[in-house]
Order: sequence, then C-alpha cells, then structure tokens
Amino acid sequence: MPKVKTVRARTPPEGFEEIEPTLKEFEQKMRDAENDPHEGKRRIESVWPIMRIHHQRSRYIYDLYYKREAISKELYDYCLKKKIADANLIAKWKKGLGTKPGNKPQTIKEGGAPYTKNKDENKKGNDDGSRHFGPKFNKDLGQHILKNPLVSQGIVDKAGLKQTDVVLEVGPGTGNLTVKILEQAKKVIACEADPRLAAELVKRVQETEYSRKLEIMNGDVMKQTLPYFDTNIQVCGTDVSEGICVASSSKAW
Ligand SMILES: C[S@@+](CC[C@H](N)C(=O)[O-])C[C@H]1O[C@@H](n2cnc3c(N)ncnc32)[C@H](O)[C@@H]1O
Repeated sequence: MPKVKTVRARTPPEGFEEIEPTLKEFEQKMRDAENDPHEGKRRIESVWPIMRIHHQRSRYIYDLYYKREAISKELYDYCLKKKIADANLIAKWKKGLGTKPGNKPQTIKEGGAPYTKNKDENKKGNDDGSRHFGPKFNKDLGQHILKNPLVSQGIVDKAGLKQTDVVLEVGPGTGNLTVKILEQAKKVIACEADPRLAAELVKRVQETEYSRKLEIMNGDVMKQTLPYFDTNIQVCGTDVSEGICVASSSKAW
C-alpha cells in the first residue's frame, strides 16, 4: 500500500509562544489602523499609522535578536520569512549598529561643536582600544550631523519661519540647525534623545542671547507630551520620523 503523504503545518520555533502575545497586540493595532475611517484625510495621513506599527513590529524583533539577544536565530529567521519583521528595514538598522572592533569610529568634527575645542579633554578610548576625539555617534539614533551651514540655513529659509513662531525641533544634535532656527523664531523647543548631545547644546547656547529662547526636552520624542508648537523642523535619520509626523499633524501640520 502506498504511503499516505501528510502535510504538516510548520510549527513556529521555540520561543515563539513568548513573543506571540506582543505580536497579537501589533496585529490588533494594525487592524484598527487599517479600519480607521480615511475620509477627509490625505492618503499619506492614513498610511502613517500603519507604517508606524509596521516599523515598531520590525524594531521589536530586531531588538530582541540584535540588542537583547533574547530570541534564537531560528526564531528570528522565521519572523523574517513570515514577514512579521521587515528584512529591508532591519538591513538598514544593521548598517547603523554601533562600532564594531576594527571599524573606524566616527567623531563629531563640525565647527561650533564644543568637542573639538579641547582635544585633550575630549580624548576618549574606543572599544577596540584606539583613541579618538569626542563622543562616538550613535548610529542607532541616526546621528549624522549637518556640517554645512549653508544647508542648515537653506532648511530654515524653506521653513519660512515668522518671528512669532514656536518651533519644535526633533533631534537637535549639537545644535547646528538649532542656532539658525533661534535667529528666526520666537522660541525653540528642542527634543534630543541623546543626553550627551543635549548637554552640548546647553553649553553651546548658554550665555548667548538665545539661551532664554531655547527649551530643551531630554529623551525620545515619541515618549514626550509635546507642548504647543507652530512649526516642526527635524533632520532625523531614524525610523521615528513617521511617528513624529503623526504627533505633529495634530498641531501645525
Ligand atoms: C540626523 S541627526 C540630526 C542632528 C541635527 N539636527 C543636525 O542637523 O545636525 C538626528 C538627531 O536626532 C536625535 N534623535 C534620534 N531619534 C530621536 C528621538 N526618538 N527623539 C529625539 N531625538 C532623536 C539623534 O540623537 C540625533 O541627534
């Protein structure tokens, strides 16, 4: 008698049951976002929340595997294969993983950033034992600093700021763009996730005529209760931007 071929659904790898409740929550949020009425909204406004959840779910898997080392390679691969996590997004984040031994560390060189003023004071050792000036960029936070003042000025000019505007700047870094905004606006609320850079920005502006116009919020913008603002300016290199657009859209956008 010929053998009866049975098709068995592949059971998820071990550990899946631990992440399943969170994945179900994401699934529910995604369904809610998809079913949200779209009337009266621009297409991009309807898509933002969906993209945001898509990013968050991929980030969850990425963090579990690469940062927290909490899931196996098998489970990670399964999540990619089942499109629970977006392989393209993860490839992008992986490129920004911190300094690996042997990689050349990046430093902040831009003029005006206080790191370069006193090189001896700022000398720091790297993971690989080499020396460099200033703190390392945290590429996970998309830290690429605007170096060309003409570019910063161009961004501010394009924003068409009024002297009465309260501007929310997300990710001011060391403040190259912030100082240009401060020249044009009534007030800048700058929200920076990296406390080292926020501290540099404080130092840079204190004792200048702009210090009273600048309010610095320390931390992830997505976790803040944002005060009122008229305009949002951001040069953000991370996946938070869609979320911030959503946060901003309820105000001035
Ligand atoms: C591309 S850099 C831009 C720095 C600065 N705006 C400039 O143009 O020179 C992005 C900045 O956003 C900050 N950042 C990234 N994610 C953030 C978040 N979720 N909340 C607040 N700041 C964030 C980073 O620490 C970094 O300083």
